[in-house]
Amino acid sequence: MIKVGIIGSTGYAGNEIVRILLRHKNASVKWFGSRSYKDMKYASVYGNFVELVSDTCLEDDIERLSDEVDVIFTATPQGLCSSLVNEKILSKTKIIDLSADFRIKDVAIYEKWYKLEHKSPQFIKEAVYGLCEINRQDVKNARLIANPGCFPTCSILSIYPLLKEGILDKDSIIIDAKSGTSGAGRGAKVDNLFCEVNENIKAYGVANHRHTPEIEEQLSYMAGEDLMVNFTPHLVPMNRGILVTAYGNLKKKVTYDEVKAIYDKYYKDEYFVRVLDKDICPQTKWVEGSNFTDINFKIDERTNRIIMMGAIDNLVKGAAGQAVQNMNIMFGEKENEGLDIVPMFP
Ligand SMILES: NC(=O)C1=CN([C@@H]2O[C@H](COP(=O)(O)OP(=O)(O)OC[C@H]3O[C@@H](n4cnc5c(N)ncnc54)[C@H](OP(=O)(O)O)[C@@H]3O)[C@@H](O)[C@H]2O)C=CC1
Ligand SMILES: CC(=O)N[C@@H](CCC(=O)OP(=O)(O)O)C(=O)O
Repeated sequence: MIKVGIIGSTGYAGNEIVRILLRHKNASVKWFGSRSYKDMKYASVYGNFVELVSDTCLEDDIERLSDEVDVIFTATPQGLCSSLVNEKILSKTKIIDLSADFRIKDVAIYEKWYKLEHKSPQFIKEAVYGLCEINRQDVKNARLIANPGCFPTCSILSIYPLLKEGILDKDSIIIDAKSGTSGAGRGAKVDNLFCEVNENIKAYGVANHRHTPEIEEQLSYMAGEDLMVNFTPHLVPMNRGILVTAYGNLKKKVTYDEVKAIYDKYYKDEYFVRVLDKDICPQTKWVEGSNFTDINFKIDERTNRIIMMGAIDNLVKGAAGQAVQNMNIMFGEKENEGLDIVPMFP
């Protein structure tokens, strides 16, 4: 049985890890870390777990935790994991960090976009960017996983096969994305109050959202040279879900069948990526509660552009689900153990 500890178990992402691991045959949460709810029943923080989880929240203590569990999920704000991790901890346990602390290889870029000093840059090189469909081999042997951001997961999976196969003009990519409000976490913020979000849609982080360098770095690896993108997220009045609509210029004339063959080449054996049938656009409802990424595309012959579309659940494939997928790969479990969840509809 894989023993799991969660720091930040009372946040939205932590709560989702708990939900997923309740279905897991070979993993069990031993430590529900929390500062704010310490000594309270976890099920009193999240009533969905009444009679399912009887544990009490424990004070965060990563040193002690590393002696007691096989893997620690840090579902905590930016900067926390990098301030806690050290060689002694990593020699005893694996860490899957849901924050951005170890996603970006260039520490100066991290510090600039996150406006934080990185507290353990010595571990950035060894951290594996845990986008499972791309880095599966490296994930297997990793001690420290940088679990990807929600927008980057959906954007990269939607775009990268076409970049890798060289049919996209790398300098022409525009990513328009929408997210449900759970993407912003459980902390109280005026911007996320019901009256601010309901019946409303707004762009935010325009030309400066911190997921931009993460997307650019990963897509640059695929393209084999540096590139930049325009990335604009929007907040929409939904609980969960991310929808990406990305645009790029085609370098040559291609047919539907040629592009479909590219997506199939990369994803036909990927359980969690579903390339939809012709003309079917991904919808957030079709992936809700699940670890699936739904993808499709449309060629606009008039403008010689291709429109790439993707949908995920931000809390599952965009956070907790992908984190558990990484855990499964690291511990030699079936990749969809605990994650073979049918999306909820309606
Ligand atoms: N929400 C999403 O869709 C996604 C989130 N992520 C990332 O996952 C992480 C968690 O996000 P999310 O669950 O949404 O955020 P929340 O704000 O909902 O939860 C964060 C949790 O971290 C704990 N925490 C806060 N500050 C500290 C601290 N200084 N020390 C220890 N624990 C702390 C809090 O628990 P307590 O007060 O009980 O200690 C809190 O419940 C973030 O890095 C986020 O960027 C990644 C992808 C998607
Ligand atoms: C709606 C909303 O506010 N979403 C968050 C994304 C959260 C997330 O995935 O990202 P990190 O792990 O990189 O923080 C945002 O735009 O910052």
